[in-house]
Amino acid sequence: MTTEPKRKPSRTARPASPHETKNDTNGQDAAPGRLSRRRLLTTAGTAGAVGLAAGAPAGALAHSAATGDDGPALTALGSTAVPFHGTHQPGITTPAQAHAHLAAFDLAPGAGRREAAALLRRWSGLAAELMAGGTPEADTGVARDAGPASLSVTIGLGHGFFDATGLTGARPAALDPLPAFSADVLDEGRSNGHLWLQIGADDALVAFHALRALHRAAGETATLRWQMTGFNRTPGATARPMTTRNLMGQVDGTNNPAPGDEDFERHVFVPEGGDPAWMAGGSYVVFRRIRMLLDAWEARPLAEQERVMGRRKSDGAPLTGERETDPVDLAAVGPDGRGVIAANAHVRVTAPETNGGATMLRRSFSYHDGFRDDGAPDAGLLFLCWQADPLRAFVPVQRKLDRGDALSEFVRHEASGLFAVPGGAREGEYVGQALVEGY
Ligand SMILES: C=CC1=C(C)c2cc3[nH]c(cc4nc(cc5[nH]c(cc1n2)c(C)c5CCC(=O)O)C(CCC(=O)O)=C4C)c(C)c3C=C
Ligand SMILES: [Fe+2]
Repeated sequence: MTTEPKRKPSRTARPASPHETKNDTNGQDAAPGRLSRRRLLTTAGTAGAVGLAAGAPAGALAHSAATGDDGPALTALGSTAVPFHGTHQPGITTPAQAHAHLAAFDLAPGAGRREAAALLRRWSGLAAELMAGGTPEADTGVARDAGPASLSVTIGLGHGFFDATGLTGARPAALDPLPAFSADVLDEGRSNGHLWLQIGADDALVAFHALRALHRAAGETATLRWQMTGFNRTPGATARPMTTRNLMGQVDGTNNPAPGDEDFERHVFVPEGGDPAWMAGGSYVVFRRIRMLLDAWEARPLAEQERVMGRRKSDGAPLTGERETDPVDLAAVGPDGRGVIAANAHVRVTAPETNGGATMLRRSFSYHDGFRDDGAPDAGLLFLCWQADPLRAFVPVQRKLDRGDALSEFVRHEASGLFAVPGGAREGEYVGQALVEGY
């Protein structure tokens, strides 16, 4: 492996520029002197959200974001940094980036609580450094010249982590294995795991660089169990910030709860004083690798595709409304006396109103892993949803989808995972410290 000395300053932590924007504060106030701005919970990127929306060409932003002292300024896209430290971990309310890696690890035989604690400390330190645009020791140089590009690293703990570290008594009931669903065709080798990483960045090299550095830092303590690569729309690809589309062509993410909504924190995060105490500020993520049967889907007429979802494909508007953000009217009846939104339409089956208020924050990535032996694309959704309690959110909704969702005919759930994502680390601390040192 090629290594090179620590280098400055293009990927070295640097003072904030007044032009620099942060798109997510993880529950902390933005640093003084920085522009605090909450980007939409879509893949609308920095250039799209600021430069284009303000009528300025993206290039103008590139020059205004002066940061380095040894070369041309970084663009706003490259210079955007997400804070690692905060009440919550990054990568939950952070707008979904254009590139992502998900990776699960198992603790090596003989690695226990002490080794796990050291690994969580190493990963946290590395994540904080990389997210600030710094360059770790013995760096590979892959992200050289790039800024942090909204890099976020999120660390989760799976069911097996607790037995392996002798912390079985601290395992939350919410981490009990998900029930089996009748349509599941799960590959255990690509499911679950003791430890989980979600890495997102608006630059593919920055994302890979972080994955490689974190993998190397696992050392002898943990071995890679599975890894998947995902993507979303690139910031600035659309004329204005828009909700992203999935590989079926649907506008996906419209009816997500948003930070600032009345019950957002309650639905997504474990409260201070919640159970267990070490999960305060944390969340539970459900991961499903869902392959899309694109040949079958694309062969269906537009009207049928829209019936399956209950929304228009062109702009994501509900079949009962005009605009994407119009509320879905589940009671509306058409001239034929039937519900305008079909009984098995995906938006009806999943709506909080039809699930006793069950609410989750969806933050997924598309994937494409080449083509299968039958010639069909191996492509779909790395579905990720965040909630304070999966037994009250993902599980009941997925049970209902499993019983009768018009979309089921076109998708296959092939891998699964459930991870406890502890609250964010404070400066000088590391993710999961309250568990591995405090319990
Ligand atoms: C168990 C939870 C869910 C799974 C699994 C799931 C899979 C899945 N969804 C889409 C595409 C869309 N989903 C949309 C809405 C939507 N989906 C869920 C939950 C799951 N989806 C919820 C809770 C909602 C919101 C319901 C509401 O409040 O209206 C939409 C509509 C636009 C939007 O609101 O995001 C799309 C499109 C795919 C393709 C898929 C599996 C591959
Ligand atoms: Fe959905």
